[in-house]
Amino acid sequence: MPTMLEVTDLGHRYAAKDGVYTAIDGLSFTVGSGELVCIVGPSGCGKSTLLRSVSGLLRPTTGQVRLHGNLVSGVPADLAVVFQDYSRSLFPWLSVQRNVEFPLRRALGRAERRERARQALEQVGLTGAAGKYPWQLSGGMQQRVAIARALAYRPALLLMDEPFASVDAQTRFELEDLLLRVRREQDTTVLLVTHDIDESVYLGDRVLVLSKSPARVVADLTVDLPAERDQITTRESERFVAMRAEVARLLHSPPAEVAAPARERAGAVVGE
Ligand SMILES: Nc1ncnc2c1ncn2[C@@H]1O[C@H](COP(=O)(O)OP(=O)(O)OP(=O)(O)O)[C@@H](O)[C@H]1O
Repeated sequence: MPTMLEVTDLGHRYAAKDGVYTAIDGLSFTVGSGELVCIVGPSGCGKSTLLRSVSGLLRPTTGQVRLHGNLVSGVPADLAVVFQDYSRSLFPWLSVQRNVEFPLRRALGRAERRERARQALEQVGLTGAAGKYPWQLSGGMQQRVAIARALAYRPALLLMDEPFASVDAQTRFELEDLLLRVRREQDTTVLLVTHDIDESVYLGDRVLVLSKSPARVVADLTVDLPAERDQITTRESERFVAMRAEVARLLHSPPAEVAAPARERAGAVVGE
């Protein structure tokens, strides 16, 4: 499988009141074309910093990000992001149809834009809502619109930052299955950040477990579950239960040799 995304030795430091705060440090991993990779990590460990660096919104202090081999230095044209907060990501003054068409306004003519949006809304089961406004929809439906907008754009890489964290449990399950279905239909490459261990195992082809801040990769696990997943039978399966326990263990007590940066383990003074 060709490599889509290559993150090498990525680090980011923020200016803080008392000097400098290292949010992520020495992060390296790759995502293959067509893979769905989930990232889990403790709260505040730097997951959003990582996604912002991958999307070109934030320039990392060290290391590099490559998409199809090209160095990411600004927001790449073939990338889309779905955030947790759907209420702030949709334009309230535009209809659902217009919201989905919006990112295509420069690339495509009107008829093609309409058709793309129509297909994407159909994929997420919102055909009947095209003429409505976001505020007329439930939270789960609004997040479906945000997903449809990303799909209509047909990005090479879809980044998702806790996309289902703000919806109720039933809707969350439906949206998880929707994501699995459409990524198969479109062969989309997805990098998804979640707080939820079960979700990471249910959705992922791989799960990257991060340490607490400064985030490093504690483990890169292949999810050896059948590609066809089901909210009840998959979650009940022995393999699923074993994998979620492994992720939980790695999150709560990461192996000492990866939990701290090499220079700290060597006893060097970190001057930041
Ligand atoms: N602009 C900023 N300036 C200074 N510090 C920041 C800035 N943005 C984030 N941080 C700090 O960097 C660390 C990592 O933040 P980040 O939002 O990337 O973590 P996260 O894992 O996404 O958090 P959460 O799990 O709460 O969503 C946090 O301690 C945060 O306070």
